[in-house]
Amino acid sequence: MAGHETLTATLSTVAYGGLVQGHADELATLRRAFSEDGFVYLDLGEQEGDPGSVFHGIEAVFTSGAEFFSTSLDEKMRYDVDAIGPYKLHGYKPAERNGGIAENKKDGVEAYVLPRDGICDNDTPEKIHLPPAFQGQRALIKHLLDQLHSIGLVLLKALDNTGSLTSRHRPDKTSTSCLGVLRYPSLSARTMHTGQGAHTDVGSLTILFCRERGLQVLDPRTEQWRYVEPRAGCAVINVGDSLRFLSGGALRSSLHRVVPYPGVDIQDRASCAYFMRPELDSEFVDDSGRRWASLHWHMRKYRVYRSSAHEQKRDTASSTILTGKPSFLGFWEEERSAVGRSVSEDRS
Ligand SMILES: O=C(O)CCC(=O)C(=O)O
Ligand SMILES: [Fe+2]
Repeated sequence: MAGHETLTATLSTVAYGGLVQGHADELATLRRAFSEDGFVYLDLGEQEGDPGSVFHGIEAVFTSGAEFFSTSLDEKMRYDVDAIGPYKLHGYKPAERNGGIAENKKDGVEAYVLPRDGICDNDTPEKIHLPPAFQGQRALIKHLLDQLHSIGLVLLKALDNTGSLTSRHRPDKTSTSCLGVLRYPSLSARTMHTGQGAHTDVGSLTILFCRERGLQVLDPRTEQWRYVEPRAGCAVINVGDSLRFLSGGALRSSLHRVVPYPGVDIQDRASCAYFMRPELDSEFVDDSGRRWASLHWHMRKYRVYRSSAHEQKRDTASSTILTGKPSFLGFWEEERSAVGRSVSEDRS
C-alpha cells in the first residue's frame, strides 16, 4: 500500500488574522489556493477550548447533534428536511437518501440542517421549530452562524476587494445559507451504504470542521483522490459552484467526497459545515452559458444529489451539474483508491 504521504492532499494554510489585517502574502496564498485547488486550511488563531471562540460554538453544536441523532428514527423523521420545506434548509436528512460513493451504494450520512434565515431572523415571519436537542442552544447557534458568516465575508473580501462578492452575501439579506451537523454512523469499506458521493458544493464557501479522516479531494493536477488530513485549530474551506460562477470561473469549485480510510473503520464520524450561499436573487452564468438565479441552481443541484446513481449517470451524461466534469461520477473503488491509482484508470 502506498505511504500516507501519497494519500494526503497538500493544501495551503492561510492565517485568518493575516487576512483580516490585509497581509499581502496571505491574500495571495488564499487566491492561489482557491484558483488552483479550491480548498484551503484556515488557521483561525483560536485555542479550541476558548469560550466565545468558533470552536466553542462548534463543540456545542456537535453535542446537540449527538443528542438529536441518538433519538429514534421515528422522532428524527418528524423533522424530515424534505417535508418541512421545498428548499431543504431546515430539518433532518436520514442516511441513504442520496446517491452514494459507488454505483450500487446510497450515502451513509445523516444530517440536521439549521437555516441561517429563521435563526438569524432574516425576513422570516415565524421562528422555526427546532428539536429539543437544539432548542436550548438557539442563541449560541445564532452567534455561531454570525461568526461563520463574518469569516466568509473576510475571505470574499480578500478574493475581491471591489465589493462585488461581499455585496452578494450581505448578512441581513435572505439566502439559502445554512449550518449542517453531519454524522456518518460507520465510515468503513465493510459498510454497504457509507460516506458521501463525489460532488461539488452548491453555494459560495463551505467552512468545515471535522476531527476525523475520510474527506477526499480530487487533485486537479494529477486527477488523483487525496485525503484532507484534519488539522487542529483550522477549518477546511472550499469554494462551491456559486462562487465559481460569480468569479467567472477564476475560482475552482472543488470536487470532493467522503470515503473510508484504508485500514481503519471510523465509527460515528461527526462533521459540521457552514454553507455560505449567495443572496436569493443573485444571478450567475454556468459552464454552458445558461443564466441562473442562485435559488434555482440550489434546487436543481439538490434534485441531482437526491437521485440514484443510475439517474445521476443520465444527468452527468448531459451536463456537469454534479461534479463539474461531464460523464464523471467519481466513484470510489476500494483497493485502487488505497494505492492511489489515477482516476482515469479507475473510470476506464
Ligand atoms: O463531512 C465532510 O467532511 C464533508 C461534507 C460535505 O462535503 C458536504 O456535506 O457537502
Ligand atoms: Fe461538500
